Amino acid sequence: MRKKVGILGGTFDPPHYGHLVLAEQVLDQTEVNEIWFMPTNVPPHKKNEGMATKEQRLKMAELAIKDQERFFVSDVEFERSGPSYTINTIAKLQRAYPDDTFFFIIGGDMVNQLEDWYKIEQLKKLVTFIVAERPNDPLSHEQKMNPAFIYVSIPQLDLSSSTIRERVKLNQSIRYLLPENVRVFVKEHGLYE
Ligand SMILES: Nc1ncnc2c1ncn2[C@@H]1O[C@H](COP(=O)(O)OP(=O)(O)OP(=O)(O)O)[C@@H](O)[C@H]1O
Ligand SMILES: O=C(O)c1ccc[n+]([C@@H]2O[C@H](COP(=O)([O-])O)[C@@H](O)[C@H]2O)c1
Repeated sequence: MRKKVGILGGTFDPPHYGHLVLAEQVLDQTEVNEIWFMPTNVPPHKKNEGMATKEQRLKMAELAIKDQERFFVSDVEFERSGPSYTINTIAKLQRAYPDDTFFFIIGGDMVNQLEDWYKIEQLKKLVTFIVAERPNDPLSHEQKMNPAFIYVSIPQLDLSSSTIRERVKLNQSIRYLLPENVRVFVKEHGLYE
């Protein structure tokens, strides 16, 4: 069967309900029939201090998705060292799965940085971006209506991995901000303390 796959690339340090709600709404509102959560090896535009290991981020992504049969985790970016540029990942996936169509899902913060991505004009020709707002990163009317994007309207959850890491560091509760099995993993491995 030809699949329509939405790729949700991220650092997932840790994954939280903002990621899961975004992925679920893409399934609900678009023609995409599977979501692949794709942890970055080295995030291109982030400082990597205080990060969980890539194996821990992969494991947490696997734990987070386990109740939705149309969610999968891909470790394809782990096979390449250096920054995980999306254009290389998409080109690789298209070679490996020539019958499938790929979409790349991004939240508002990424939409507003998109013009700085590596080889962005070439990437826009390879893949359609599915875009959504985040509470601190709303999209303009022009961005929502842009025919080059597919816009999905999602419940706005003011949640981020960095605020979760910060809460752990301050010894504040993170329960109900992320799946319980991920919370337990964070605690058992002493992450972000
Ligand atoms: N609450 C949210 N609502 C909508 N999209 C989100 C939300 N959180 C993350 N995303 C999107 O998910 C993708 C992966 O995000 P990422 O793993 O970097 O999480 P993050 O919460 O932004 O992390 P950090 O706080 O460390 O920057 C990005 O495209 C991001 O815009
Ligand atoms: O290719 C790029 O230049 C590029 C720049 C910034 C981010 N990305 C991708 O966007 C996704 C979300 O990034 P991040 O930093 O929020 O984890 C992740 O898959 C990154 O590899 C890609």
